Amino acid sequence: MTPLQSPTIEHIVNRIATSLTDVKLPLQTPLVVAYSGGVDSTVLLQAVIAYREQFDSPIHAVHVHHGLSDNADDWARHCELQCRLDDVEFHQYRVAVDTSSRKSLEAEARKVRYNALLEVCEQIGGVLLLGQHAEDQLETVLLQLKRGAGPQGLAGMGEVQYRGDTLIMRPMLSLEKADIIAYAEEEMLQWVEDESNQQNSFDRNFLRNEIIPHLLERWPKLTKTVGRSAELCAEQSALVSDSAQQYFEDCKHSDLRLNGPKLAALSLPWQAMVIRAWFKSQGRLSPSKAQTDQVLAMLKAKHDATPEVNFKWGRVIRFDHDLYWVVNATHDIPQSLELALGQDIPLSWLHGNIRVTLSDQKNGDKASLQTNARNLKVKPENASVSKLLKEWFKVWRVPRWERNSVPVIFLNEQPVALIVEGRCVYLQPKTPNIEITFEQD
Ligand SMILES: Nc1ncnc2c1ncn2[C@@H]1O[C@H](COP(=O)(O)OP(=O)(O)OP(=O)(O)O)[C@@H](O)[C@H]1O
Repeated sequence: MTPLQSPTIEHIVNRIATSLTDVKLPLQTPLVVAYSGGVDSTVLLQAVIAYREQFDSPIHAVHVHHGLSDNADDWARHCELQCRLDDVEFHQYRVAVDTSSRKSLEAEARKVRYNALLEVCEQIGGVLLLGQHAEDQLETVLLQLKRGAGPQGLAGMGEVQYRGDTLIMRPMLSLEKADIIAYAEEEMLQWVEDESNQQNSFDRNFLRNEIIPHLLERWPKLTKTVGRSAELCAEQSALVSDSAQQYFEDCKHSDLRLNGPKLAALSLPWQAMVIRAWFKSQGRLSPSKAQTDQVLAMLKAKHDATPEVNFKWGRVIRFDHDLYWVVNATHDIPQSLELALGQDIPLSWLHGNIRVTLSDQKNGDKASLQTNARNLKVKPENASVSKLLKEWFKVWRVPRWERNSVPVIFLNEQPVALIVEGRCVYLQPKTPNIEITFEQD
């Protein structure tokens, strides 16, 4: 076999080299082929072997064994054998797929498969190569249309994208399935057929087997034109998300708080983009349109109202004009706690550590903290009067749901400081020779 004489293989090798150059990675970066054993990833593997001959890259193939088919063991054996013949390092990864929900089986299998593939790439420090082609892209865009996606979804799969620190490439994305099969047949490659590809209960298979052949019969160039639309959507959506990021940075009071008036001054579509950027920055999936509308509607609530929108992970609350990101409590908040002097003590509910140090510590000196001390009368540094802590909370605009968790620090039963909004506020009269540090993780 002389793989580089084939336009199909040449196309794949060129796409890999171009993408690596674009992202400024060396051409010798380890390549990890996601190898299902199907025809696409079989051809991909052949191209990567040809690439190795050109660029001297280490090659790995990863087969994810889902255990969903009676043939799964045979596929894994086939892949292992092919890799041995081609002198490619083979990894088999067994995963458990939750089969309790028939409808989401496809999505569940994809999720565990990606996790497994990314884990191997992270260990090796390699780039992940997937075998999706132009018809796969057409299916993806049609599925996104069916879901009512916007430009980001209609951009389909990217040819090059990062997942965490791992680079994912799809160097066959503009190749037609027919060319891939033609090459595989010509070179008499061996591949396996996944019988589940025939099950039309899966949306993707329904499109692939029942709908797309009709569409292509009528419009033979559809894969190309839809691919072009997807690229245009990707470009537009990258531009929009750059601007959304800038608006988001502008509206950000802190990671967990958005400035409501600044947000409200934007047009509605930009407001929605900022909310999506906020969710992304917190590692959450984009909220639905209905949820986004609910969050934005809170900006118009009466000044003294505290509306909220609930999510699985917690709530977004409108308080005192601003929007707050409030995660469900995972830590119990102690009513009181002894604080060993000079030592770092974790305050898990505030995601930080506190240290109380006395420069002239005497035997019997004791530090502690109390939460829920809203009826304590205190005079904070820089204040000219004493007030109940709950009054100060109003002055400082401490959100209602945080007030019971504010720690007051005591030295020998006397209140000396409190931790509010992530910083230490000393109380008057200031105890000489005390130093309190609070650092968030
Ligand atoms: N079990 C698996 N193990 C490793 N990689 C996989 C596996 N299943 C799919 N992939 C990767 O994901 C890509 C897209 O998956 P898809 O389900 O469309 O492919 P397939 O039809 O199962 O196999 P192929 O694309 O190799 O013909 C594949 O080309 C392959 O790179």
